Amino acid sequence: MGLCGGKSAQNRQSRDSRELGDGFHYSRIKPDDDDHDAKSDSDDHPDIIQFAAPIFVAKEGAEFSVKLMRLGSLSGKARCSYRTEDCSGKAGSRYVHTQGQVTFEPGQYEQSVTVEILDSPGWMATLEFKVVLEHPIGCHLGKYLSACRVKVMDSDFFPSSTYSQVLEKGEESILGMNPVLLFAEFLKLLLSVPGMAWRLAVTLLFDQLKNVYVWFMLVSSVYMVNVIFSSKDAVEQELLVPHDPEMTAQLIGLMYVLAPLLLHCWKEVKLQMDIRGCCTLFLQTSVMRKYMNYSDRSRAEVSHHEVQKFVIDTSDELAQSIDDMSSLCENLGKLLVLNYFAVSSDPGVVWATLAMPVIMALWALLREAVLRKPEETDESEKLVSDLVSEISQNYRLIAGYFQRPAMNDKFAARATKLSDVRLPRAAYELRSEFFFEWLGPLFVGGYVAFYSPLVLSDKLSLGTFLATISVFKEVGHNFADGFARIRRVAAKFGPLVDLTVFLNRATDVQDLGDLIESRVHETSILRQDILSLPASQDPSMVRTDLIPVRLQNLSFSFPGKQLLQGVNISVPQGKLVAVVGRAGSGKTRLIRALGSDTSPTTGRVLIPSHLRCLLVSHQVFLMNTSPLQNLFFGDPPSLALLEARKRMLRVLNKLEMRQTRKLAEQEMQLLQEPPPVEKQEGSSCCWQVVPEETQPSWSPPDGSAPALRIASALHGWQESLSFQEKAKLHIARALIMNPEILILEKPLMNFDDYEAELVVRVLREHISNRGIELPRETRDRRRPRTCFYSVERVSKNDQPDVVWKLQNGRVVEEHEIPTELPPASRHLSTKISALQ
Ligand SMILES: Nc1ncnc2c1ncn2[C@@H]1O[C@H](COP(=O)(O)OP(=O)(O)OP(=O)(O)O)[C@@H](O)[C@H]1O
Repeated sequence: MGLCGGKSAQNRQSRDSRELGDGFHYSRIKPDDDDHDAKSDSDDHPDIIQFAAPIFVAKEGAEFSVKLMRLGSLSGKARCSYRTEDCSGKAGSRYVHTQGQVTFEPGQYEQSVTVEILDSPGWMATLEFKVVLEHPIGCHLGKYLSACRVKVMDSDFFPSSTYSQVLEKGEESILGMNPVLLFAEFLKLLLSVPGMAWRLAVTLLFDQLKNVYVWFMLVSSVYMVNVIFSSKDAVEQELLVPHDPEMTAQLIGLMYVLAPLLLHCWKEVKLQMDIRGCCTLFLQTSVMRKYMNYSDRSRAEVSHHEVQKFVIDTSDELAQSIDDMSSLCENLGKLLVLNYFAVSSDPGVVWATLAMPVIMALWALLREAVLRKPEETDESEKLVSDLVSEISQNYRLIAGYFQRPAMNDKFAARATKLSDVRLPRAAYELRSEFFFEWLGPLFVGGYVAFYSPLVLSDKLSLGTFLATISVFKEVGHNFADGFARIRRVAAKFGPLVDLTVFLNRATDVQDLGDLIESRVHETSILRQDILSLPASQDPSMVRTDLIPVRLQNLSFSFPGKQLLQGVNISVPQGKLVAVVGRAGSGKTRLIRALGSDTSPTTGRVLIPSHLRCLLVSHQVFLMNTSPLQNLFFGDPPSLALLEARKRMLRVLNKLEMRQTRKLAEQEMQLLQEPPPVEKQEGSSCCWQVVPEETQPSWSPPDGSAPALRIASALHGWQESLSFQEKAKLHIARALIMNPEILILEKPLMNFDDYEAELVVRVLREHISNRGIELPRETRDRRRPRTCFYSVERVSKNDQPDVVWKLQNGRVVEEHEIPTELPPASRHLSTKISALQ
């Protein structure tokens, strides 16, 4: 465990306590702080223990230190326990489950817990787990940061790092790779999916049952002709039931019935093992996880259509590879069985068993020369699909501008092109496969013509003759089958290369990790300094809240254009900051940089690591779920809390969102309705099962009865909201989540004057009360709330605390707070300047 602060800080604190200046305000913490879980055993030490950031990023194969912080007076001991919890990353495969107790000595303000991150031999998407704090003693746990997520970066390439030198060079290099080698690595990766190796081993073994059955049918048919139906006495001894051909035939008949039954049982077991389903799930979740962590650039390079295709089609298609490989093994086994049978029954046909595979191999090689391979259909399919999504997304625009006929023509042209390339492709497939179908009859014909005399002259038994004909037919089918399977595997090479490109694109996890690390580090340095300042008489005051939000040497430049240059500016926490400037002055860039949504050309944004930042886009987004799930999108567990639901309704009132409130109330009522009473099955009377206590599930799972009831009752609810109400819902959702740093991109553009004024008033309350509709008397016990919003110009009713005006590539500060900083803040400013 790391240790920081400790005795020296405590001594400094007690030495300086009498020198406390009154030039600035501390936040106070009280045991009944409603913004934090009041779980303390002792009211004497109401400090807060929490993580130093909501998310951490760890590298695999090393120990990772998760940082904790203590806020408050730092007097006395404080401790709590911690434990790791599985999310997408599982203990034992991604990390080592860890739990224990963490203690802060008096004056100690930082601690850390160490978790071992396991090194995975193969590729994995970015997986994460949680670390949870609980059982506080002598302190409270932070409400939001009593749990943190740890994302684990995997350093391997997809599908494996064997060809890392090729894979790291990107798309072009991957496209030039030998797909067979790539496919082999991909199969190895699928085999590393937990539970896959044994499943495949069992499948390979039991799939051969079919070949055993083929062997049985061949042997039994020869046996029936040569032994059961033979008129020769000499073979009587070979009957299964001596001297009783009828009984022997019945036994054979029974075996004929039992064998397919056994095969069917195996198919049932195979179905339940669901190899394909496991692989599909692995690929689908990997694609989504990777995409969720994509960098902006990677996201811009991939269309929605491609992501959908990877999730729905490609994952399933590639997951079938394992099935294909086991089927090929089955084909190979069958070939061996058939050839062995043919040669062992009649060594004279050995030429045929050699000739058939040779002819097939020759055809497979010469096919390309004899048949002209037509154009692939993929590109034409993509053009059609892109146009379909464009038309459905922009239907209003197309219809409004009377462009439906033009779009129909465009679509018809692309669809015609697709059909033009599909026909030659189908003809090519048919001609390629015909040869293998035809191989069997060719050999059967030859065999019948040249080997019948041997049967007639009694040199070859009739049973063997007939069975060999079956063997030739079966071998022909088997080759056709095997060839079709090989082609199915080869058809996967293209999608596999595409998926390899997709899964090796850059993510922003490394950047996120660097950002968090630098913020945690800087917050730690500033805290070290600020905590050396005179402590307040009131031990519950929080000096960490004095750390400002800063832009350090921030620049944005594009080819031929310098948008912002060397911006150095800061603002104390707890302010309403308007970012103003003329069109194109860089407000959006600045706002997005504050929300870590874009990286500046130079410089950085420094926000204390423990503050949760939320960027609210100018574009209004509503999730295609229920009203309540939209409102609690930032904090779903709160939906189950009565107080949080009441607060949500008050927030809606404050924003005058009558229709949304009506919908939310309707949904709450539906959720609280008891489930329909079930009638006892098979009961003749009207006896009904009534659960003793029915607790509503506030987030019913997809497809569950309450979810379906809500979806049906509130169907089309989004259409019932006016545009301005939708835009307010977009903001209300953020206020319900209640982040410490709220960043809004042009929030007022969607509103008329009255509504815009209302929204600014609510934002102001969010700042002044440290959260909307939370008790005023506990205001000082919450962290300060800071809000940045961009706007063309500040109206006289807006009254932000600070205005950052963008002008000629610079940011000029205009504010109404005193320019003369209090002594503690002055001290911190000096320290900050030194850090720059
Ligand atoms: N990728 C880019 N390449 C070139 N120039 C860019 C790029 N991104 C932004 N810009 C420049 O930045 C300017 C816009 O910056 P930004 O969107 O931040 O300004 P804004 O103040 O929000 O403008 P508005 O109020 O008009 O939306 C554009 O005028 C454009 O010239």
